[in-house]
Amino acid sequence: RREDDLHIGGIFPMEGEGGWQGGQACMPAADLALADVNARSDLLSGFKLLLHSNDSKCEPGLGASVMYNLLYNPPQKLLLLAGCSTVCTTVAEAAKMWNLMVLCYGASSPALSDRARFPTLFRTHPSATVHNPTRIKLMQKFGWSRIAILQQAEEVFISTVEDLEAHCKKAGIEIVTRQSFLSDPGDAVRNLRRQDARVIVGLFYVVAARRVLCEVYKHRLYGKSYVWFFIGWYEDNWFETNLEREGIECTVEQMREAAEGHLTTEALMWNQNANQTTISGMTSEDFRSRLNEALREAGYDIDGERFPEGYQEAPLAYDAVWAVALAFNKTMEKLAKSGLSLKNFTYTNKKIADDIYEAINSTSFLGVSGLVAFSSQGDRIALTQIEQLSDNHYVKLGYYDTQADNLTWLERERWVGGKVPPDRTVVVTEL
Ligand SMILES: CC1(C)CO[C@@H](CC(=O)O)CN1
Repeated sequence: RREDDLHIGGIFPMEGEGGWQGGQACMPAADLALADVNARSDLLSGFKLLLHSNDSKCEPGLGASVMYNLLYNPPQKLLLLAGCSTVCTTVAEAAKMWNLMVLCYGASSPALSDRARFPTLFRTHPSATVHNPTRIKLMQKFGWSRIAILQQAEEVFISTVEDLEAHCKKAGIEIVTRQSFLSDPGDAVRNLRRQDARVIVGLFYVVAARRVLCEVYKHRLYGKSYVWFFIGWYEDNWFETNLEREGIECTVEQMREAAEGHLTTEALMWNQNANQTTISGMTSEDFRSRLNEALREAGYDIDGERFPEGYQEAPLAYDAVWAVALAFNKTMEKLAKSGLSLKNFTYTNKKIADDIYEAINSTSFLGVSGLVAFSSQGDRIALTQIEQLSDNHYVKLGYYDTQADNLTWLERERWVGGKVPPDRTVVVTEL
């Protein structure tokens, strides 16, 4: 082990059953970034960054034991990378006891935006609440001030809805009803009809989304008088697949009919300007080619569209390693002024931990996932993308920059009834 090595721990969800096994693409992406930052002579002045990776299976308990192994076995680690909201929650809550920063590349839970519980957490993956200002912006654009919410009873959606309700209150948008369900959305959808809901924000995982859509078809809660907001990170043909396996009673045609015209919001994870050179010298498309090559070598049939889980989030893991390298570089320069280096860091050295915190907190660079910068809560500041399902394929409608309150609109939206659906029953009185 060379004296001038800097060590970080990496906790990746690889081979688990439940949750998000996004380490499959994110670990190769992190390895690419390690090779790139270590090849730069202008970074970390002769030190080499080494990543010690372990599988968490997206299970918090296993994540905790992997973390203890990383911390109680030499060499000493300077920082931890982690994915999955559940694992990040456990690791980030504990890491402060070792004065370790935690950089999460795959955690969307709004509960993580809490400096009291997670004083050393940063994430290149945006919080699920990043969708909410975009949803409000669209409601204002189309004149919808009366909406309904349908959510699955999962922590990430419960806290996202709380944030959405706060945004609606501020914007003067009335929530006529908020329906939630555990796994069967039947009653909840029936209640939406009873309350004459017209503009509905849906928050659930993709398996629940298929159940919702079939209920929507059965209760005829779709077509020219309705607008649905779905989450945009489901796979593109989510409403047509797995129907038999998941016991969905609707046919593909019925699902397509119910899905026609719905809107989606999602955080942008790949820099949109495909030919913009980023800090690594690559464009996001160059990165895609290199990542695909690395995944082919790992045995994935990329050309057969057999992508590993976490492919969408891979730029977040690549940029997380760059954020670490740049922050360590900044800290090394500061420490050198007092004759110290990161080799002086120990798990009880709060002073150097504060220097590393400061360096990460002031991050700002163009990565393959776009501009990498963090809020005071350590949240990724990200752009969102709006799409609409038109004839069974998603059409980009625009992008929203929340920080600048700037909506880029492409004027491509189409409404089943030829005009924007109203948010309530319109009573036409004969004059
Ligand atoms: C967009 C998604 C799929 C949201 O969940 C993240 C995983 C998690 O929050 O546990 C990964 N990225």
